Amino acid sequence: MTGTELDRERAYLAECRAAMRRMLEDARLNVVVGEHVAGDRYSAERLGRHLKSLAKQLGEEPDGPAFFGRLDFGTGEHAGRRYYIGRRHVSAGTGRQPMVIDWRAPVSRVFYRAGARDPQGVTVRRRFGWSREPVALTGFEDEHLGRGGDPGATSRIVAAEIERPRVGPMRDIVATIQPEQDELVRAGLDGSICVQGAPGTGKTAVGLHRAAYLLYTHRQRLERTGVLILGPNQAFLGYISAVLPALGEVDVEQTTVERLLARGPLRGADSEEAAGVKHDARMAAVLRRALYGRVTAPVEPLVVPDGSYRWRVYEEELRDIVAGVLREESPYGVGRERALSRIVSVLRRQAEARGRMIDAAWTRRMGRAVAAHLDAVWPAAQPEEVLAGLLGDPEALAGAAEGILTPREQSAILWARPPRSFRSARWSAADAVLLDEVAGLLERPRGYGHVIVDEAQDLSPMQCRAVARRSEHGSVTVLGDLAQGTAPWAARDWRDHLGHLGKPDAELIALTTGYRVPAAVVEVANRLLAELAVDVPATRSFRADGRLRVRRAAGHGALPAAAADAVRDALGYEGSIAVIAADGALDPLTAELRAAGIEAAGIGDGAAAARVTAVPASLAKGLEYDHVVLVEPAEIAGTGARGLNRLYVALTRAVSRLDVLHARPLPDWFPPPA
Ligand SMILES: Nc1ncnc2c1ncn2[C@@H]1O[C@H](COP(=O)(O)OP(=O)(O)OP(=O)(O)O)[C@@H](O)[C@H]1O
Repeated sequence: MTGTELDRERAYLAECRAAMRRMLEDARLNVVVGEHVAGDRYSAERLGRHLKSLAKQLGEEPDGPAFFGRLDFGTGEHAGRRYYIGRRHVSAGTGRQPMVIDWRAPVSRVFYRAGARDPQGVTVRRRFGWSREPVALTGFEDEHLGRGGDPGATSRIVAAEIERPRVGPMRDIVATIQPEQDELVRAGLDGSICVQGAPGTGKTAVGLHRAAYLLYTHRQRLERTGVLILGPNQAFLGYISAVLPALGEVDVEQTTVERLLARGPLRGADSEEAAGVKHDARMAAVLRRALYGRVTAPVEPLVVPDGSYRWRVYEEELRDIVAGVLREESPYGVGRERALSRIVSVLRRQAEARGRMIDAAWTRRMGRAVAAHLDAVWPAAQPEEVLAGLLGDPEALAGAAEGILTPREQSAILWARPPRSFRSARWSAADAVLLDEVAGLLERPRGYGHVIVDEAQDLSPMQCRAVARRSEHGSVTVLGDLAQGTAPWAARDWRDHLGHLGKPDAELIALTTGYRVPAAVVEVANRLLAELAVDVPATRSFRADGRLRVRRAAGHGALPAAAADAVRDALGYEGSIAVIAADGALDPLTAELRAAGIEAAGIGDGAAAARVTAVPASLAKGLEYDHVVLVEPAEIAGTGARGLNRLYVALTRAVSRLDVLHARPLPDWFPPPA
């Protein structure tokens, strides 16, 4: 690499930074002007928010890595052009080619997809190397795609980025998105996709970058309808929370299914059996029957006195109206309103025929009279009252669940002691899902333009339906791994699961190249995968580096000391460290580590800043640490029906080094220690 060429790139960087400062000044000025000129309060707020967020992003970044790539085109539509690609568009002023092009722009696709076999008009693809603290341009690497190049070669800059030690929360991967990932990131908004991705293949990264891409490409549509990201728990959301803001996107809702459905405090608990029944898709039919079972055929005429008149609608006509509305299959609450307004229309026609003056007050009065009559035929309902009426009453449940749930299943979900009123019911997490189902039968919930569901394999069929209700008119990106399913109801087949998610025809794509877990660890994980009875392809590691070490402790009592030793050793390297153990074993283990002078933060308490984190196996999903000390695999494998899947998750969290410590014998599939 010539010094002069690097100097030239540094000079260009200086120009980019100056341009960014100009953009920043303009944005700041526009914030001031925007606050004065916008026509109404709503536009003023929107404009102000947009400009402020732009000013903030630019203000935080004028000295950041302005670009990570460069494309020199020799042929095709862009022949003779040179483009720099970065996280954000850098403008050179009106009417001039941008100094840096946003990674999401159409031409940037070539940066990710061009290869020696298909150069797409590119003669040279340049990747830039940056140091982080301080941020400085340290070098570059060229691929001469136009001359054929070496199709199998891996860029050193890409390899270094993928292998770098992990510290703190998740970071964006814009500079090194791989072609198979880029295809998913840029898939169209109108179709839904499902990514079956082995551990560390970048599913989460793909989902987050896809959100940023879709917002850039379909800004207007998605600003109106919204993008929602669903993750498995708060620890995971905390871990991924910085990625989208770093990509300039701050308006994406990121939450868990539990939070999305929350209607009030959850103070109840279910037996495993009861939760299993409540999360089963058949509950949807039970709830529908319970709710619509309230609608009865009118048996009395409606008679409404009106001054010297009496309007009358006979039961046959009322029955026809109710039956007609039921056939339309609109939500229950909408149906009631429709029946009401149709009956009022009948009254109006009678009144008009008699020359009665009709005004708004008359219509309201008739509406009240019809509503009172309708209460017996199509009663108003609320979710809590409907569900309590079912779980607290064996006869009502038997009526609604007849032929759907077995008597045993019915008794599993019946309340042993029903509360006095539905208002004092102690709802469980599974009840929240049922309440949402009833709420969805009453009224359609707010929908989103696009929903991204991470760790989707763990959603129950009823949770999937809750997501489906919110994406009925939008599309979804479903991310998951059947092998990492640890919930009792975890999916075993994507097609079934996609059916519950309301997108049975979503395109199913498998990712198999792992960018987290080193080859030595992937080999063990693949052996375990063969035991898991799921139909998913094995992982291939991108990384030849990394280390797997297996140590046998002299009995259970010796495990904490062995763990302390392993952590001390790990502290000698750069990066984050996790001690992962079975949930029940973690607290005593952490206490013993502390006694040995090693402080391990809990997963929720500001763990991002700590070097060592104690992670219960049940919460390890989606997270990664540079060095993992995995304590007693047999104990993790022994925790319930999905213990082996939980172990598979725990085994695949390490970026560079995995220490497996055991006192109990290792399972047969575990390779003997080297
Ligand atoms: N193209 C890439 N360039 C650099 N790093 C990458 C790339 N793809 C993935 N990674 C990194 O690999 C790690 C794993 O990615 P991610 O967590 O998205 O995988 P995942 O498929 O969701 O894993 P899991 O199923 O185990 O949760 C992350 O640190 C991510 O930043």
